[in-house]
Amino acid sequence: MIRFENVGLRYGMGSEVLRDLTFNIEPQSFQFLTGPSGAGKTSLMRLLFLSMKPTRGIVNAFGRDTSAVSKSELPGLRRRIGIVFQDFRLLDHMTTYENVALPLRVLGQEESDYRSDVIELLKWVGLGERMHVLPPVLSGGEKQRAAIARALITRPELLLADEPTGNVDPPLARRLLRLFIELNRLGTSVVIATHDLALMEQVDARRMILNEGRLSIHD
Ligand SMILES: Nc1ncnc2c1ncn2[C@@H]1O[C@H](COP(=O)(O)OP(=O)(O)OP(=O)(O)O)[C@@H](O)[C@H]1O
Repeated sequence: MIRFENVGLRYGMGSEVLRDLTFNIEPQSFQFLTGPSGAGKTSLMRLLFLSMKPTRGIVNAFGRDTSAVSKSELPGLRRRIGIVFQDFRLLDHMTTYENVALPLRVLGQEESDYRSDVIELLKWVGLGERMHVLPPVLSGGEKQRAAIARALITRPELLLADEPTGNVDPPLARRLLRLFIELNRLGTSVVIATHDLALMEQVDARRMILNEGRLSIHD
């Protein structure tokens, strides 16, 4: 589904922050991306989300070499990927419901067509009672779940989550993990970037470990 071949990344004139990355993200797979602070996890997530291009090597997404994809085709590929950012990036002046519905509105869909899907998804992440409130009154864990719902509303084939349990207590972290596992069972590939060893120990999943920009994979 996503293939990296000898990918390297540098910012400006600096040294490479990612080096010689070669790996596949398979359909319906589940993996953790981990490594010490500064190892390059967020940079690798940006490359996976196709929001940056590598400085060398090939990133192939859904069968397309992304270096050959035109600017107008890129949004179509990125729509197949959902992302949950570390800082949520919810819009504070819109309700939880409106935040989650936003990607569909942007696609030009009518509210009458998506309303029940948004409500169902909000219930699935446990926010059925909170859909009409604004993000500033949500707890950290509720914001996290709203961000997850917004990433999922377009039914992406791949979900990327950057430190999804960074701001929540251990019971909620386990609940979020169950949500990701359930999503994966339903067919979505999942990549979770995390420092949280306790979280990773709960699942027998592939670990992609970054260290000083180099990747080792433990299946
Ligand atoms: N926009 C940028 N411009 C220049 N250097 C950057 C930029 N973003 C990241 N870097 C550098 O790239 C390296 C990897 O950073 P990155 O944020 O990818 O690591 P990380 O593993 O996600 O770290 P953390 O776990 O602390 O979030 C670091 O040396 C960082 O300073």
